[in-house]
Amino acid sequence: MSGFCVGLSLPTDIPHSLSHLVVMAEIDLEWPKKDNRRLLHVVYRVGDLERTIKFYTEALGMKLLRQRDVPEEKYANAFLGFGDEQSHFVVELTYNYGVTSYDVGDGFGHFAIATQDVYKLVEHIRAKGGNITREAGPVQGGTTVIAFVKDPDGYTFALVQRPIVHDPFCQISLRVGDLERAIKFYEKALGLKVVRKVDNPENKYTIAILGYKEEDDATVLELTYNYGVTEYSKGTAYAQIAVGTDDVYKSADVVNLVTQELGGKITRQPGPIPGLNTKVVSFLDPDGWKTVLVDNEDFLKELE
Ligand SMILES: C[C@@H](O)C(=O)SC[C@H](NC(=O)CC[C@H](N)C(=O)O)C(=O)NCC(=O)O
Repeated sequence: MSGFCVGLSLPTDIPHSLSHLVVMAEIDLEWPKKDNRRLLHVVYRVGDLERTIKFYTEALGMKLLRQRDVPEEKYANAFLGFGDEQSHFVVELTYNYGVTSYDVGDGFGHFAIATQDVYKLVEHIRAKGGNITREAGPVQGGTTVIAFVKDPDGYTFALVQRPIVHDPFCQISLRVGDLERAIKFYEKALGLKVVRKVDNPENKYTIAILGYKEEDDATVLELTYNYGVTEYSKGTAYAQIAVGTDDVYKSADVVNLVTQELGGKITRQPGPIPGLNTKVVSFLDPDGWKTVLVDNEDFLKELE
């Protein structure tokens, strides 16, 4: 059975003869899988917008797509990525006036950039003054060539070698305290599928890759479980992932039920953002990581 019926109380001024009636609203638990979903962007805070734009464009090869300043709320945003927002996953940087640094926390893992030659990209980033924290070479326990770079705010970027690259921004990695609970949550609340799962007992971790498509074809979410570690600090730097939906209200109904079963909570009820009119619903997963579902049509209008 895919639906779930919820009884709604009737208003108190309704005639007594009808008061025994209960309106049944059906919540379609399969909606997240039928919906038109895509990972849109990741939102995080930086201490100097110009410094990050310079590093991402000159060292990492991203393009500056758009910027906006919201002086009445004392913040500014910059959107960067490897292609247009209609078809690429991008970053939304937030600069809060006067705040020059943030705590990245130990729960955030990395953002990943796919490239055909990690060795070459590492040398390019080094020449641009980038901080290489793990030199290029095969991943521990595997053959894929990777490297790690830290950006000016301390966010780690993993460079991952792949023969064919569609959108170079290929993954966001977050650490979780209970992998099976997190997988269930993302499957049920967001309709994501596990496209790969790897246990690495030698290094005492398991990763699950969740996506709307295979990991070579679209940006994916990587959840990492380190054996025995059940909690992480979230810091103040990383904010959320944005995912497109055709209906924030139907999506919110499902999220609401899933949070009751698995933990997490809705932090912004579905509806338009004041002043922007884009409809969203925001929620935390059981580990406290935030996702915002954004109305697809409103999102495209925002880009016009
Ligand atoms: C690019 C990305 O998908 C990787 O493959 S990273 C591989 C590996 N990951 C982990 O070790 C995860 C557990 C770790 N304790 C954590 O919490 O991040 C990794 O980082 N390997 C390091 C290496 O040098 O190969």
